[in-house]
Amino acid sequence: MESRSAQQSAQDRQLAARLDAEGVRNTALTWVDNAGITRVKAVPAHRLEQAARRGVGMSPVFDVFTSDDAITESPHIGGPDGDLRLFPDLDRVTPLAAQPGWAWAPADRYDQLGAPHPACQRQFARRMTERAAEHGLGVRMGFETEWVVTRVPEPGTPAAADPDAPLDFPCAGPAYGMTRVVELSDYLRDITEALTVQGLDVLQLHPEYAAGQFEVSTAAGDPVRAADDVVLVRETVRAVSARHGLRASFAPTVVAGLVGNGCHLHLSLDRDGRSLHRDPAAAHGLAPEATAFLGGVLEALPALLALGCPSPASYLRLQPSHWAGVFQCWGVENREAALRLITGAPDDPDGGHAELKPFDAAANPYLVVGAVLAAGLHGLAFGSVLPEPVSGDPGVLGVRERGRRGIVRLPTTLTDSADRLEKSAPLREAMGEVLHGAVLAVRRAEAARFAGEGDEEIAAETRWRW
Ligand SMILES: NC(=O)CC[C@H](N)C(=O)O
Repeated sequence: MESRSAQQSAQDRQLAARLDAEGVRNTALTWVDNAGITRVKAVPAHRLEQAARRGVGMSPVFDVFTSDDAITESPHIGGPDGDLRLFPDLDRVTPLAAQPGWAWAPADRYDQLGAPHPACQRQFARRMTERAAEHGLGVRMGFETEWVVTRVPEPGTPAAADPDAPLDFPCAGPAYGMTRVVELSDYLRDITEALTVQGLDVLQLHPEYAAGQFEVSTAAGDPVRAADDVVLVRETVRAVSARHGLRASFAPTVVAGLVGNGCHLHLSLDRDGRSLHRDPAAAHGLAPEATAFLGGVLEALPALLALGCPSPASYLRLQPSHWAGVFQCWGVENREAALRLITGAPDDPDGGHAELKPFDAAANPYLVVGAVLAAGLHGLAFGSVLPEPVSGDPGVLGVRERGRRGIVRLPTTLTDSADRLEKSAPLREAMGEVLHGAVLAVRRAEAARFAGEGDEEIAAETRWRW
């Protein structure tokens, strides 16, 4: 961490004074752990400048926390010793519309001497973004957020005391149906308003397939910004829900056997500001560089699942014919392919991009964007290619036909994807031993924790973690 210059400190003081004048009493400094939990330390307004200069203490042991707050250990991290400093990114300080008196800032983690913490996920995402820029590659990313909203049971009622009580949805009506929008119009308006005043550009909002399920997407940006944004979106939806007596679940599987919550990643590539999805000489407009990058991502998908689908509950969601993209293939506008190429109208500058469908919101989004960049850059360096695109739902083809077409199912368990991550030399190199080892330790612990449990139990236990 470079120490703050006198000029920066003066700016920090001005910012703190401005926030104070706006009524902000606390700023939540968040970072996301390897189990996908957003952890926080908050500082009052008058400590914000000090936090920007010296950071705020937090133990490195959180790198090996699991999603149920148990602690495991990795070759490099574990035990009660040591301290790290959380440094808020003051460029992203945002007063929170649904939490009056609060602001939010994403944090980077450094050691006490000011050296970057090797397992800091946000700095990993930034390093990979810079690596892409060194290759002259611009990358824009954006996440979709899906959630299921339920009513919070009245205190003192039998439902409040019963963790197995059926979920109480505040809206009825068909998937994608206007009925749900009419019933929850105040709630949905408040979500759009809160996100918008917080500076997020809402692209669209709609009811999704499952009961009580909605989706919101925000504009793409720099990969680190995309990861910050999805954290802010999620916590904003959670806060607006609470103000309406509702509770939001972003868990991959809210009810076992039903359609789950994804957190799809959209990405587009450019060189010197020129889209690599609009090459007039190339099939589907995909310039050779974009083909190699996306080929690298597709090849790495089994290992990437250990980052983007990090819970045993993730694998309950990953079912064929559920629009979750469970086959390692790509297709043009194919919602059953793990990698969906979106071509759009030829004159639409935002039209050309790609979507990775398997990922969910239990994932640490910084790990996801960093690892996707690493895989794509590896593909670029080694001249990866994309196989033939797939049209139609591979899930309805017989095993033999899929085999004939070379369509492979992505890992179906966390142990399988963790094994692939363990063996992935490019991801190990990009993440570094400390981060790679900590992620694997958490994955192994999560898999062991749920070994032998039934689908319903896994869904019920993890439902309110994300
Ligand atoms: N609109 C969609 O693509 C639905 C996605 C689906 N809910 C998922 O789990 O990924």
